[in-house]
Amino acid sequence: MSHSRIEDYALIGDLHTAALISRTGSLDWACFPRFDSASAFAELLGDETHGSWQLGPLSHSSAPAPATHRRYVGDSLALESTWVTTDGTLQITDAMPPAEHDAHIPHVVRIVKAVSGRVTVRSCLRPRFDYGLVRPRVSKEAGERWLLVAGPDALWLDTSVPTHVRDGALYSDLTLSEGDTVTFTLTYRNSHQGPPPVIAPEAALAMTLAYWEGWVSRCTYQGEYREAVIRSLITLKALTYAPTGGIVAAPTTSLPEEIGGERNWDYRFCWLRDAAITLSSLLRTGYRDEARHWAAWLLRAVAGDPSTLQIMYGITGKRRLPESELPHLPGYMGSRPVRIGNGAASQLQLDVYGEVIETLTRARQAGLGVDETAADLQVALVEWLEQHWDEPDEGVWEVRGPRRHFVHSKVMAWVAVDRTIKLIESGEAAGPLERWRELRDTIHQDVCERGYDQQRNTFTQSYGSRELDASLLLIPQMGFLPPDDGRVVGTIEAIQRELSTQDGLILRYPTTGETAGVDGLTGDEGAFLACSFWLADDLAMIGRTEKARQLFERLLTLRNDVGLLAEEWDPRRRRQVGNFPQAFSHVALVDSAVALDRASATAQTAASPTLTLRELGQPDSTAGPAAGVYDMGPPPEKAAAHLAAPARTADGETQ
Ligand SMILES: OC[C@H]1O[C@H](O[C@H]2O[C@H](CO)[C@@H](O)[C@H](O)[C@H]2O)[C@H](O)[C@@H](O)[C@@H]1O
Repeated sequence: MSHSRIEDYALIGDLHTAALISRTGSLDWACFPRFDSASAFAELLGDETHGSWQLGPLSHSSAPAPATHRRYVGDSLALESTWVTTDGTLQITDAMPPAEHDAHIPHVVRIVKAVSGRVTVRSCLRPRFDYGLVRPRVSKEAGERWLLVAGPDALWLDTSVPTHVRDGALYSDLTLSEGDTVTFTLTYRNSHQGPPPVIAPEAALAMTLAYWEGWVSRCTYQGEYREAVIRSLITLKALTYAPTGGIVAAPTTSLPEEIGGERNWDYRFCWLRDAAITLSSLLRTGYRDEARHWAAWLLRAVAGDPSTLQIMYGITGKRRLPESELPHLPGYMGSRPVRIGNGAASQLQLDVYGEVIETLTRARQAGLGVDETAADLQVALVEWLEQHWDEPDEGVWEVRGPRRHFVHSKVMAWVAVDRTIKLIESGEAAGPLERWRELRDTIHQDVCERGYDQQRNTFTQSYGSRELDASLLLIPQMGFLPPDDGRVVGTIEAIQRELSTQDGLILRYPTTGETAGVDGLTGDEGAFLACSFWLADDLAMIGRTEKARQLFERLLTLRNDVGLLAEEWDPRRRRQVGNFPQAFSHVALVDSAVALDRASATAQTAASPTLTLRELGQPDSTAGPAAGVYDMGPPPEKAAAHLAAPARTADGETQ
């Protein structure tokens, strides 16, 4: 069984679901009608018998040829793959027309064009419903539309190309001469619903391009890394389930964190953590509607008793996400098990309270009119946290080993209390101010005493442990301590020493190979890309801007040819690993780009003899959230790169 590399895939999507298309033109992953539905195409986690749609030049060898080059058309999510062959040049444009409403019908449009010469093309459409288990019945309806149906699912193929059925697949063979164009449109429909309306493929593509171009035009980011930032933002938007505003962590399940290993998880859900930081990024780059929509999703999802808050929900807010294994799927390059659902849903992860409250705070600062319900929720969450912050938990990495007192969880509990105190101080909420000020101090002191190793001058993964953890890089970004605090600099340096891969990327925490480590799992994993971006942010914050920039630019080179990142990078095999594309990685990219632009702008400002930061109306960088990489900055209408909070060097100098 041969598998495309993870980075050989490109994403198309319609804000309800998404598909992955390989360099050879094979659609190897798609779930209909929603991200969290069962797949109709799952070659990604098995072989062609689990569902694929191969479309490209008919290869002279047995394996389909990879495209010579690919790109997204402009600032859109329409993918253009080009094959330059000895017979001629072929171009395929793949798109899923987006829609934000509930009644959307998913379509995959594939437009095939001979740019030059005469090229023989083959389409082999072989869907298999229910994660590769169910072979549909294939028939021709009303003499012209192909119907593939089984159980609740139906796919309709519209094409003018002569097509025939063989072994439960639809084959279309054709030869195109220069200028010829043919189209294929695949439409999902519940099987009881009858035929979907026929759409015009060229018009659907034009509408797709217009939608994305319109969306991108709202972006306020104008910095040095615009191309990478825009692609990441489009990817983040594509991970949004538009009808509810829920955001999936990735559109895939079980792409392995270690090739051949067991670290394979289903990411097609809405983590409060991932969604919160995604919204911070979107808001920071001008996307206020998305933030408003997410806040509404959040308030619906967590409505009720704060003690029943989950760390993740389904895209509609559903709570029950039972984890199970799919033994019939061999897994990506044999990485078993393939899992659906996610057991982490019932974990205690104390950091989530801080992440949600931080994002609500940012939304308010951006003038989003986050209402009283959100303020009440925030207060209720802190009331709950007050009773539970000192319990051990599973932490940001969702370990499956025993609970611990993770330092990052406590730091984020401090963030939750700190931001809520500020909300009460501003008069926008009511709560026990004095008691919570004491609570804030108690948590701070607890972390500094029990989570800090004085001998090695570093914070540690959990109380009493000697291990390090890359989540500690968020300490200065969250304003828990200023960047120039010796303990912060010591922690950054210790993480660089102990958690760096040979090529300077960052592991989340040490793993222990064959024996189960802190996470309760065997095997190792790649460098965690988000953590590597966090290191770049910290380096910029402590004034090591050149090192920060080098690391950031190195990370940019790990993106695939169309700008996408999985969760991790395997430094030994030099390939992407983990679910793909992953929101966490793209959020971190956007945040680092913004942080680096600010660092440069601050350097310029510092060099200016005429304007002081105070005159520019900027807060002190040590004063908490405004210093952070999660800083939303001023509302977009006031945003200007030069109005940046100063990064401080280790010895307290602003640069
Ligand atoms: O590696 C163990 C855990 O991996 C997943 O969690 C990771 O992904 C989440 C979604 O992006 C992210 O919020 C979390 O911080 C990451 O550790 C998986 O979903 C867990 O079930 C698993 O224990």
